[in-house]
Amino acid sequence: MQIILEQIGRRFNREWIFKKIDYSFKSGQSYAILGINGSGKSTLLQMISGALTPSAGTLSYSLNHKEIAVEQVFQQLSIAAPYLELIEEFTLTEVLDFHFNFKTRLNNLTNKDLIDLLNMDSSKNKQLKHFSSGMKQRVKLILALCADTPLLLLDEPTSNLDDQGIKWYKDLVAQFTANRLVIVCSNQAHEYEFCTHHLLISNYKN
Ligand SMILES: Nc1ncnc2c1ncn2[C@@H]1O[C@H](COP(=O)(O)OP(=O)(O)OP(=O)(O)O)[C@@H](O)[C@H]1O
Repeated sequence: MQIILEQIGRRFNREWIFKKIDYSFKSGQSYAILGINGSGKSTLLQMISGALTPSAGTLSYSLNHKEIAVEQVFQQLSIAAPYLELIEEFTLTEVLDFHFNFKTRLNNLTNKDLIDLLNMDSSKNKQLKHFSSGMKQRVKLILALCADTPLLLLDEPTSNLDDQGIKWYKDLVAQFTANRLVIVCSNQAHEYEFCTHHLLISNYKN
C-alpha cells in the first residue's frame, strides 16, 4: 500500500489547520503524526482514511501498484480512534462476530483466540456498555489490529489504558503489524516509539 499526499491542506471555515503537506506513506513502514492538542493530527488521519476531504491538494492511494479510488479505501483499512464508538448493546462475542462480517480475520484468528488475547473470557457474554473504558479501548485495538488490512490507523491508541494496558498494546503492535502500513496519531512517546518516521504537523502551519 502506498499513499501520496501532494500539497494537502485543510481548513475549517476560514482557519487553515495545516497547509502544503507533501508526504508519502509506504507498506512495511510505521509513521507517527505528531503535534500538540488541537494541531490537526486527527483531522489529517481522517483525511487519510477517506472520511474527510482535503480543502487543497490531492491524495492518491495504490495497492500492489494498482490505484484505489478514495471511496474504496475504507475496505483496505482498520482504524481505532476515540471518536469511533463500539455498539454498546452488543456483547463482546457479538461485537467480534459483527465486525468480522465486514473484515477478514488476520491469521484466521477465532473469537476464542481474540478473547484470549483480550484476557476477557469471563466477559465474553457481557454487553459492552458494562465494560470499563480501558476494556473498551482494548476491544477497539483488537478489532483494528487483528483485521487483515494493509493499512492500520491508530489515533491515541493507549487512551484509557493503564501501565499494564500500555505494555499489552506494545506486544500487540509487535505481533500484528508486520508488512502493514501503520500510522499513529499521538503526543505520547510510548504510543509511537516503534514508528520509524515522524510527521510534525507544526511544519505545515504556513
Ligand atoms: N468539524 C470541525 N469544524 C470546525 N473545526 C474543527 C472541526 N474538526 C476539527 N476542528 C478544529 O481543527 C483543529 C484540529 O483538530 P484535531 O482534532 O485534528 O486536533 P488533534 O491534533 O487531533 O488534537 P488532540 O491532540 O487534542 O486530539 C482544532 O482547532 C479543532 O477545533
